[in-house]
Amino acid sequence: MVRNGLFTKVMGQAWNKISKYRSKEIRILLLGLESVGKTTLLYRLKLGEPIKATPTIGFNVESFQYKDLSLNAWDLGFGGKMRPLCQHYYKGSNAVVIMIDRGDRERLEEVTYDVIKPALKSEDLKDAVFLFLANKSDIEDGMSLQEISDSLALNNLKRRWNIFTISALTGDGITEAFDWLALQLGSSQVKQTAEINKIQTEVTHFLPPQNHPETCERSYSALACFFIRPTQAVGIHKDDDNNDGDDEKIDDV
Ligand SMILES: Nc1nc2c(ncn2[C@@H]2O[C@H](COP(=O)(O)OP(=O)(O)OP(=O)(O)O)[C@@H](O)[C@H]2O)c(=O)[nH]1
Ligand SMILES: [Mg+2]
Repeated sequence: MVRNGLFTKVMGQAWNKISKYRSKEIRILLLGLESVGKTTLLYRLKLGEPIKATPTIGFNVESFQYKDLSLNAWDLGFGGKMRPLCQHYYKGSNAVVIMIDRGDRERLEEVTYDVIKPALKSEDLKDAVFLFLANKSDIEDGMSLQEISDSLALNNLKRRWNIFTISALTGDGITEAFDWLALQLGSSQVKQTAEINKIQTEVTHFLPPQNHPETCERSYSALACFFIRPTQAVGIHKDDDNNDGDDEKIDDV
């Protein structure tokens, strides 16, 4: 009897610990230049519908559920005095969502130096997953994922990362992108769906060069990070052929 009681107590304590861990909020950071759509995305995720966003002074922070994960998302305004202060919000973040405006070619260099590099350099984000979002898929003549990845030299990243095209306004592509992120963050719900229905979780927006030997590896990239434990870059999109000249832009080691 005593042994049974002890067993029940130990199991109860273990279950409490597991439940506590599972219900712990996962902190994600939304980063990107002014007007890329961070606030629009935050409230699309929280409310499931578009809002009329105005430039953020300071930050917005919201907690919401994504599948079986409790997320705590920080949307940092990037204008004015806020830019140099962003790094003070890095600590404790499990994931970094970096948004890029597909229509804004001129500011890609600024994205590299003011958004990506500071995040990569920070010790606070050394274990974070990086999700890049090319926002505003609804606009015409925007940059392709290939163009953005090459310009930002994302293939050099030695982190877990992926890139998707989305529209924070219409909701297009958000589920694919956040399912990938949720999988990296340990969502058993997304994992189950992924295992049952692998095709649906492929990265459908990334268009690799034709006949490339890594095409197969890339097309399963959404699942790769789960099934294959990477030793270095989970950087799914390795493409040395298209990297010339851009390597120096991001020297993530
Ligand atoms: N066409 C289009 N417009 C978008 C999309 N997402 C956001 N916008 C618009 O882009 C503008 C800026 O959006 P915000 O969400 O305020 O951008 P932000 O990144 O939070 O900007 P800051 O707070 O200034 O850092 C707004 O007019 C949005 O309606 C999108 O997917 N497509
Ligand atoms: Mg904002």
